[in-house]
This record gives sequence, structure tokens and C-alpha cells, in this order.
Amino acid sequence: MSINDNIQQLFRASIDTKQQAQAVVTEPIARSIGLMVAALRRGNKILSCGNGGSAADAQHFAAELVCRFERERPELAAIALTTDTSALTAIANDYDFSEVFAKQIRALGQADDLLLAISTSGNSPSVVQAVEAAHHKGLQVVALTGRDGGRIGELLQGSDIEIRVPSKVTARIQEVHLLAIHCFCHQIDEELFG
Ligand SMILES: O=C(CO)[C@@H](O)[C@H](O)[C@H](O)[C@H](O)COP(=O)(O)O
Ligand SMILES: [Zn+2]
Repeated sequence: MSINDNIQQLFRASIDTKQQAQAVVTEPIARSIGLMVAALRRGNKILSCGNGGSAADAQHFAAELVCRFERERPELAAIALTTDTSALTAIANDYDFSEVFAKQIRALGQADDLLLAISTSGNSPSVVQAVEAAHHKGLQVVALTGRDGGRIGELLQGSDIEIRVPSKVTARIQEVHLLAIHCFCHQIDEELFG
């Protein structure tokens, strides 16, 4: 296949995954926005985490809340747990990489804050431990997952929400995660600022 054929095939695969996802993720995305808006309204914050491309997504989301999305509005409280290289390297070096987010959640998380946990497999140990730490500290969890939801899908409880993309391909799952993040940002602004 030519390079153009390959590119067009990737576009089609991304479009197909988004169409299949739309039917199943709209409702959990809407419920997640409700939790996020309620947390921000009561003065709580949103923490976000993930590895690799999902680390970038976690940062992308926090930056849009703290800075702005599509309109001018007051700053919103969000922290990506993927950005403090001193904390990340110390925790990974002195303890274990699987603790990099959990230790920050135990340090920074307060009851009724919300954790946005991002993992396409649902099985990354650092994100699994983040969800466990969030539960211990009384944070609500919104999880962006894929495949079969993995260990994170099994761990969620109570008012937690899983947004599981129906795909087994990491890149396609990430493409839907980013769209979900932009849905969060758009609708949080709508709900909070009209
Ligand atoms: O962006 C990509 C692949 O598209 C990679 O960097 C990917 O995020 C990494 O392999 C992650 O470690 C995968 O972790 P996870 O999504 O299974 O939690
Ligand atoms: Zn990627």
C-alpha cells in the first residue's frame, strides 16, 4: 500500500472507533462531567495521571482547566501528576515506579477531590495504584480506559465512573480519550459559566 493509502486507512480506523465509541461513552462522559462540575463548584480539585501518551493527555486536560479552553473564564483547579520530575524520579528511584502517582495522591489529594485516571489497558501498575490511593483518601475516580477495562475496571466502586473505549488498539483508544477530554472541557465551561 502507498503511504497515502496507509494514512487514509488510519483516518478511517480512527473515525470507525469514534463512531463505535459514541454509542457507549456518551452517557458516562456526561455523568463524569457532572462529577467534575460538582467537585469544582464545592472548591475541590481534579488530579490527573497516566503513562506515555496518556501522561500527555493528563497534562493536556489540566492545562486546559488551569489556563483556558475555548473562552475566557476564571481559572479552574487541576493538577497533572505527571509533571514534577523531582517527585517522579525520587519516588521511582527510592520506591518503585508503580508508586509515582499514588504517593502524590496521598500527599496532595483531599477528600472529595476527583482523580482522572487514564490507561488504555486499564492495567498500568502506576495508574492502578493511583486508583487505590484515591479510594483510601476519599477521592472520586473517573477512569478513561479501553480493551476490557483491565484491573482498573474491576477496582472502580460507588460513584466512580469508567469511560471504556471499545477498541483493542492503544492509539485508537487514545484518540477517543482526547475527544472525551475536550468534551469535559467544553461542557465544564458551559455548566459553570453558561
Ligand atoms: O502513546 C503511546 C501509544 O500510542 C504510548 O506512549 C503508551 O501511552 C505507553 O506505551 C503507555 O505505557 C501505555 O500504558 P496504558 O495506556 O496501557 O496505561
Ligand atoms: Zn501515542
